[in-house]
Amino acid sequence: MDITPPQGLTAAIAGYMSGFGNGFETEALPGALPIGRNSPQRCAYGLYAEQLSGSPFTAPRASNQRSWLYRIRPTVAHIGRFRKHALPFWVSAPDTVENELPIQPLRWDPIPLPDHALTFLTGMRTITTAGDASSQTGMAAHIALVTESMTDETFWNADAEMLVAPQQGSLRFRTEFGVIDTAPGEIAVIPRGVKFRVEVSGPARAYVCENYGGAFTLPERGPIGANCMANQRDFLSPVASYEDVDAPHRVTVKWGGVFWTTEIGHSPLDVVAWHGNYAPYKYDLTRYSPVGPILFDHADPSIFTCLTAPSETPGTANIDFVLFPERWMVAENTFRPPWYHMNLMSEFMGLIYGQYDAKPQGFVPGGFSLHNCMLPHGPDADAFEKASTAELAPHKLANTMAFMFETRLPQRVTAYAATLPQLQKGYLDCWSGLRKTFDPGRR
Ligand SMILES: O=C(O)Cc1cc(O)ccc1O
Ligand SMILES: [Fe+2]
Repeated sequence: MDITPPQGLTAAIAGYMSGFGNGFETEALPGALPIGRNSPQRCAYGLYAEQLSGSPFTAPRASNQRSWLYRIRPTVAHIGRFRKHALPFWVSAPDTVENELPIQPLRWDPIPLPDHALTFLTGMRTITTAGDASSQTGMAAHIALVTESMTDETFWNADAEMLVAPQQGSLRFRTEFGVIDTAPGEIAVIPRGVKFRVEVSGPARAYVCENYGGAFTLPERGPIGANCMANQRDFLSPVASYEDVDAPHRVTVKWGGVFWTTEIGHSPLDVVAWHGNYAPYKYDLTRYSPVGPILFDHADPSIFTCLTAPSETPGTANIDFVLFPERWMVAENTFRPPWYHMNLMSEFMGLIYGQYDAKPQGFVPGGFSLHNCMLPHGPDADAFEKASTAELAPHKLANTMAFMFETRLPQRVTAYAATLPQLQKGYLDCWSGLRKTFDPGRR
């Protein structure tokens, strides 16, 4: 990917700072950050100071999020007269369009990347929604089909934080805070309200989770201790880099499920320096250090929580982002794949690469499945047969990365997803080979 900045842009685009939720400080010009204060009477270089708050001012210290941005123009100068803008395939909760899909476990093949031009905005395809964007609860799961870069255009999402997991092709996020490059196996998280544009150097497909609630954070580790799972130092936030570009530019905002667009005369990605703990970040999913059963049984998948977005109820996440990375299976006298189950939480699953042990066939990279609130699921007949008869030597599930967006709220399937030709009509059949093996005469 070419990283030469166009004329008029700064060269400082390569760097990241490590840590999760740190109070970061970064400046693209020396002395652009005021020292020891946020709001000097006059900022260096004629910049404007602006605070971006991701939490209420009064949130407890541990969840209080804000950053100070030192920019060429304040955001009030980056807006004009907004007009409504149609992006009909990007749906928000509550989704009021009825569809007749029966309740049952659902699975889809990958949606092919089209030949025609789609940007990160026009290519967003909503699969499920849950909760209500306006009451800041719930989420949406999307597939982004991207064949073209956003050019001379910027977007911000007032409804949600966005977690983006490229599955095919790379995505570059040019944000107010700096540049984030992501490839399959990595994620980017763009906080609510942060302006950005997505660029591609070839066709790309990504899983996207919109989090309408409080921000993703790291789960508690409890008795696991201070290390393993997702480690703080592996999260990377970008160093400041800015565009000083006075040219026609489109700004689109998603607000209350509605898109609004305006034209302005300059790029809003004009932040020369920033400090604070509210910033986009990336994470390489292969850095996740899984912890699991080392003698017997199959632990609950919560041991694989990479990030969690808590709700007001303790232990009841608005969203858990759960990984199934490569790992050794060593448990003795154990049915090693996931057990059969029904669950309060609703599970949207995707596969970035490799094979998932409960569904060796039919669940393919780029595909996705939905096991909704209190609907039964578990290993397919084939996986059951193999796992119940396999010799239990240590075995590595290698080169695989599945994940789950798991929410406390039931997920509604959009009309678009319900009518996709990729919806597998025969998904339920994957369990039809489970024979009755009960025999009261045999133990
Ligand atoms: O349904 C799934 O495949 C996800 C899952 C995995 C697991 O190891 C235990 C429970 C669970 O929901
Ligand atoms: Fe499950």
